[in-house]
Parts: sequence; C-alpha cells; structure tokens
Amino acid sequence: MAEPLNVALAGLGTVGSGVVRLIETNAELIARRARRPIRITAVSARDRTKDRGVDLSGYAWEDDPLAMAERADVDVVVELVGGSDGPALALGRKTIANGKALVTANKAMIAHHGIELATAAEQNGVALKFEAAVAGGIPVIKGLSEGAAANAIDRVYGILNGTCNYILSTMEDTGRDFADVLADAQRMGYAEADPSFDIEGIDAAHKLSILAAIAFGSRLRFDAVDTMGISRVLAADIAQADSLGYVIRLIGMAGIDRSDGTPRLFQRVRPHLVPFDHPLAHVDGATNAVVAEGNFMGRLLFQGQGAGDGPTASAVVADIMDIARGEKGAAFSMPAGELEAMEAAPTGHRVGRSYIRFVVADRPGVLAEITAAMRDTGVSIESLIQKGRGEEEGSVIVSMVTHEVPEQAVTQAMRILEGADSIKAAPLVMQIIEA
Ligand SMILES: NC(=O)C1=CN([C@@H]2O[C@H](COP(=O)(O)OP(=O)(O)OC[C@H]3O[C@@H](n4cnc5c(N)ncnc54)[C@H](O)[C@@H]3O)[C@@H](O)[C@H]2O)C=CC1
Ligand SMILES: N[C@@H](CC=O)C(=O)O
Ligand code: NA
Repeated sequence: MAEPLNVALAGLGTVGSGVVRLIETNAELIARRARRPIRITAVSARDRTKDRGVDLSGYAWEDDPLAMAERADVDVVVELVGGSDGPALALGRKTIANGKALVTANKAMIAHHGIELATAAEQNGVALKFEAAVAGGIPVIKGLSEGAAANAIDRVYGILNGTCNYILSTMEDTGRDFADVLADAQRMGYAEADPSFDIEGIDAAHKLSILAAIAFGSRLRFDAVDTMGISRVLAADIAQADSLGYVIRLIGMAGIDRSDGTPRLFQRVRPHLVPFDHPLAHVDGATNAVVAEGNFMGRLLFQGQGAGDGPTASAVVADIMDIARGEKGAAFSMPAGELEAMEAAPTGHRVGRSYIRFVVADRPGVLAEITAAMRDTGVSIESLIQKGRGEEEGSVIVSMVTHEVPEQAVTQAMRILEGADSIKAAPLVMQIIEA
C-alpha cells in the first residue's frame, strides 16, 4: 500500500467531529478505494478540552488553525471552521500558497472568494475541493461536473437548505411554532453558527451561486442572487397553501435567460408554493434535492441529506479520497479565468402564477380595494381564501392565487396597495412552481 495521505482538520464542530469519526470507522475501506490510507496528523479548534465524543489523543493539537498550513506532516488541510472571511479565508489562502491541497465545506467562503482561491490553486498546482459546501452529502458537484459534464445545462433548481426545509416540513406536519422548530434544527447541528444565514436564504444563495457557476460555466455571482428567506412565512400560509394543494419550500433556482438574445444569469432564492404532485413536495426534514436539466441527459434529480455530521463528513472525505488518488481537476469544472462573466437577468418579464397573502383590517370594502389594484394592473385571480385571523386584534388573513401573469404586474399591484391603511403588514408574494 502507498504512503498515507496526511490530513489536518481545522474545526472540530458538527462536521469536523463527523470527519474524524468517519475516517476512523471506515479506515480500511477508504484506504482500499483511495489506493492509500488517509491519516489525520493534526487538529485545531477553539476549545481543546471539549468532549466531542471522539478520541483526539493520537493527533497533534494546534491552537492556531493557520499553523496547519505550515506543518511538514500535512498534505491536505480541511477547513471546517466556517465564515466567509476571518480565519477560514486566511487558512485557505495560506494552505494553497504553501502548496497544499484545500478541502472545505464552507459555502460562504467559496461564494465570496471561490474564484480567487481556485485561481491560486491552479497557479500552485494543488486541488481545491468543496463537495460538502453544496447540498451536504449529495454528490451534486461531482454529479454535475463529471457525470453531466457533456451537457449544456440551462436550468438548475432545488431545495438547498436543510434547516429551512426541516422548519417548513415540521411546521406543516405538526403545526409547531417556528422558533421552537428552529431550536430543534440547531440542536441537531443543521443550522449555521448564525441561523439567520439559513432562515434569510443567504446560505441557500451561497450554494446556488456555486452550483450555477459549475452548471453553466458562468463566473460566480453571489452578489446577483435575488434572495428572500422564510422568516415572513406564517403558520397561516402553510395552512392556506395546504388547502389549495401546495406545500411551501425554500427553492433556489438558477438559469440562463436568453429572452433578449444575450445570455444572462438568473439566480433566485425564495419560498415557493410546490404542488403536492411535484417531486420536491415530498422532500422533508433536512433532506435537500437538486434538479438539473441538460440538453442530452434530460432531467436529473439528486436527493439526500443536505446537513448534519454524517452526510457532510461523507462529502468531505470523498474529496480527500479524490486527492489521495491524485485527482486535481478544476474547482469549477474549468479554469477559473475561463468562466463566462454574465450580467444578472431582469426578472419582471417572467410569467407565472403567484400566491399573495395579505393581513388586512376586518372591515367592509378591503377586498374591493385589493381586487381593484389587481384589476388595474392586469392581475387576474384564480382563487381567494379568507380563513385565519391575524395576530393583531381585528385583522384577518386573505390569501389568493393569481393566474399566469408577468411578475412585474404583481409588483405594480403591490406598489398601489403600499401604505393603504387597511393593509396591516407588507403582503407576502410567493411564486408557484408548476408540476
Ligand atoms: N453543519 C452542517 O450540517 C454543515 C456545515 N457546513 C459547513 O461546515 C463548516 C463547519 O460547520 P459546523 O461543523 O456545523 O460548525 P460548528 O460551529 O459546529 O464548528 C466549527 C468549529 O470551528 C472551530 N472554530 C470556530 N472559529 C474558530 C477560530 N477562530 N479558530 C479556531 N477554531 C475555530 C470551533 O471551535 C468548532 O470546532 C461551516 O463552513 C458550515 O457552513 C456545510 C455543510 C453542512
Ligand atoms: N445550515 C446548512 C448546513 C448545510 O449546508 C443547512 O441547513 O442546509
Ligand atoms: Na454535496
């Protein structure tokens, strides 16, 4: 058997501890498949004394994660600290500059600095790998960049955040409260250190921007993702959607928009209504799912655990094994400098059905005011329900589904209603995914 590949782990939280457990548990089969053993030589985290349920006594300890990049007994640094900048980025830069391979699960860092790191990795002849950064344990980066490599892909979309999916599907099944279910997701290790990254859609936007670069060969544009999370979704929305035949899911969607002849990059993360008979409607808990549409392969659906220690560790260790086999590959499927710079696509002309929820004063004439705004902007209504009571005394919840209309018409209708004193909170608009 060949010499071991020496690995240093920076960060021993949910994912880092999972990586230690996986490398120890499956050491023999990993060595056979990677053609050489994977050996952890050094580890680093904030608290040396913490019990992580794994034995770290056989590994050198470094208080400073950056020290990993200097060690002679390290071939690969695995960055599992988190954060787009700070120690994670400093470690990433130093690792590559010192001629070592970098494996990371850090989508925030890749979304912000992926092009810089990939360029540096190419210049230094080392691998940069981040399978765990998108959809956790699902091999979606490998699937798109290798399995689907021969296809032109024009659209990729799916459920990219385990925490939001766990919250939405648990609220739907149990009627439990948002904050209470979020606390569960945090306990299970699904949520980011700052869970607002999950619930405001930022984490899904990080992942979507990485996925789009790989799927389309476009230059990574996290800044251009139109992002809205699930914090404004009420239990009443989930109930109303259910009575209309839908579930609510946070969906990331990216595509190439050619409507005016120039290819432009469309990237959006928003809660959507998904009809019961759509495959994404049955994706529950921390499960993620990604759909990619290629010109020869047709529609491909990847589904699996998007968060948590085991699934994420599985993706991290698969990357390490690729490096053990000598695979370097381009981080984004092609050299970073060759990714095509694209402008962000405008969205107003997109046509579809929308769900709109209003919290309104419970008095005569309010519905007429709303429907007049719809009429004046050409938004026709397919169905309308008034069921729940709003939190504010004397308010009610009115939800409607529109017929297919350009999104800008709905935006105009909402603008007309802005500031109307019968409307108690900003209306929530969610697009509907067709089956
Ligand atoms: N938890 C999950 O399900 C998934 C997490 N990820 C990503 O993996 C990375 C790690 O996530 P988790 O393990 O969940 O985080 P965590 O918060 O459980 O662990 C972070 C680790 O980094 C260490 N750390 C933090 N700041 C440090 C510093 N300044 N110096 C030294 N050590 C420091 C902490 O001591 C801890 O051991 C993040 O980038 C996250 O986005 C990716 C996919 C799934
Ligand atoms: N916080 C993330 C973890 C995995 O990427 C999520 O909930 O999906
Ligand atoms: Na993955």
